Amino acid sequence: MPAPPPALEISGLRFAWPAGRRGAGFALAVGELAIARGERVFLHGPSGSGKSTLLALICGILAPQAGEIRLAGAPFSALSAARRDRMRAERLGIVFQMFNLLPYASVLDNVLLPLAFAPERARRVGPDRRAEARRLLAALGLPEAALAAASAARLSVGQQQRVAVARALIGGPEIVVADEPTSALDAGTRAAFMDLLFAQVAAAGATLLMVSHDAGLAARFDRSLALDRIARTEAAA
Ligand SMILES: Nc1ncnc2c1ncn2[C@@H]1O[C@H](COP(=O)(O)OP(=O)(O)OP(=O)(O)O)[C@@H](O)[C@H]1O
Repeated sequence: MPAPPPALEISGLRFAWPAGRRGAGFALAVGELAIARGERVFLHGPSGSGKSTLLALICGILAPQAGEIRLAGAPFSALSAARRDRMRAERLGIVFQMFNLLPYASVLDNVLLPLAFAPERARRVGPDRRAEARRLLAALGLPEAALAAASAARLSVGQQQRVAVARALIGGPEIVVADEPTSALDAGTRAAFMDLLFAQVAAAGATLLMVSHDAGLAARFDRSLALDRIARTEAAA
């Protein structure tokens, strides 16, 4: 039997932000990059080097101007925006830098949100979605009392981080992409949070791609990628 395709493949990728309000323009090019199924990859680089831009391309939030991104061998970046949205919802769990929780929705509704857009993930969870959301939140160390908060906006930053990770993991997406998920945690909490994140990613059999400025975390990953080693970037387009 042929080996299964990598979780993520990039080839000949090019993207440029035009010059404008955000600066003089910025171009990013990635020749070849493959991330294996179940691999845990740490992506790092200085501020402004293009990490968030690359993650947005990998998540299909931005479309490349040239080249291709495939998820488990399937074309992704070449799809229409609507089909990319559907594939992202099914296959990717995303933890954004600012968490992007719905501030007025309850904790459980925030965790359950991706299932509304991802029928296969919803099917994997089964009929008792709220029980699965509670199980994940408990596994990620969210105190039971926090579930009673009227809205996600009432939670501490560390608690919001846990809700964001539970939302990314629910229904077992194939790839979890996390942009600086530990930036708001102190050193002690950070180590415990990473233990929980790794345990839950492993339990889901997911691939993890995480961006962080904290070089001390790199040793915990299977592979560490410096953005300037995998990509060519230019300040001006
Ligand atoms: N919406 C945008 N419009 C125009 N330029 C942008 C936009 N977003 C990012 N850029 C530019 O792209 C470059 C890379 O930014 P990006 O946010 O990807 O870097 P980063 O490595 O994630 O930085 P940080 O570590 O500070 O989050 C910067 O020069 C930035 O100004």
